[in-house]
Amino acid sequence: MSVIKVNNLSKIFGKKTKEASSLLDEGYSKEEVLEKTGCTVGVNRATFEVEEGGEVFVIMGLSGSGKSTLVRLLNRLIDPTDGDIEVGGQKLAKVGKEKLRKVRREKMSMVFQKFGLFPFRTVLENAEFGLEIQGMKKEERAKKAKEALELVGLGSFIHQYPDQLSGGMQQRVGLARALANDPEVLLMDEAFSALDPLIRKDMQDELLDLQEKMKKRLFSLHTI
Ligand SMILES: Nc1ncnc2c1ncn2[C@@H]1O[C@H](COP(=O)(O)OP(=O)(O)OP(=O)(O)O)[C@@H](O)[C@H]1O
Repeated sequence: MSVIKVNNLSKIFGKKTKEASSLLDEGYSKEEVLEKTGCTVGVNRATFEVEEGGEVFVIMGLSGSGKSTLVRLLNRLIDPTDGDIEVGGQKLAKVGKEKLRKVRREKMSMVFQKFGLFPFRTVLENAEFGLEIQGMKKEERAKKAKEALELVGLGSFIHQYPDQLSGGMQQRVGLARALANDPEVLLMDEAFSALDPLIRKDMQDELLDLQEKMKKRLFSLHTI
């Protein structure tokens, strides 16, 4: 069974998307399409599936090839021009706002390259954030957030503030915040690329261990 199914997914930025799409089908390049229509091709007919049971799915590509656009399409931070997305059996391409919010809350979490932590919240309060907006009670969310922070090795730092932590530790808080939601799918857009290469390697290894433990479906993006 697949947890994510993407079929013929495209994102074209700009106004003349129909014209741009036809030109692409005729074999014109991204540069030519831009020149002729003023539209930028973000993703062109992507089709893939991610299996259940903890597959780590990595997308690699050159700068500007559409990795971030693809991951944003997956949780509908942006709307597709064409194609289908299915997450956990739920079709997402045309789903309404309410339903989308529910799927985002219950099925997937996202970790970005920029840590996106709140500077005036403690590590624990940062990790609780996703659960807080779900309306979970203080005690319960603190318990779940602490567990996630333990998992990423930050159990002793819960009362610190982000600026008291190293870059790698801040990124772990971001990861703990995503894990605390207990999502089916974890989306990571170059989550570790801002880190020192040595720390990055450590974080990647740790993530694989975590993955083993939790059997989550990770969907992670890297640039090379
Ligand atoms: N909001 C936007 N409006 C117009 N064009 C955009 C927008 N976002 C992305 N693009 C274009 O879509 C293409 C893919 O961009 P994207 O950010 O997905 O690339 P990437 O593979 O993640 O690159 P990098 O590795 O440099 O982060 C690029 O040509 C970019 O100019």
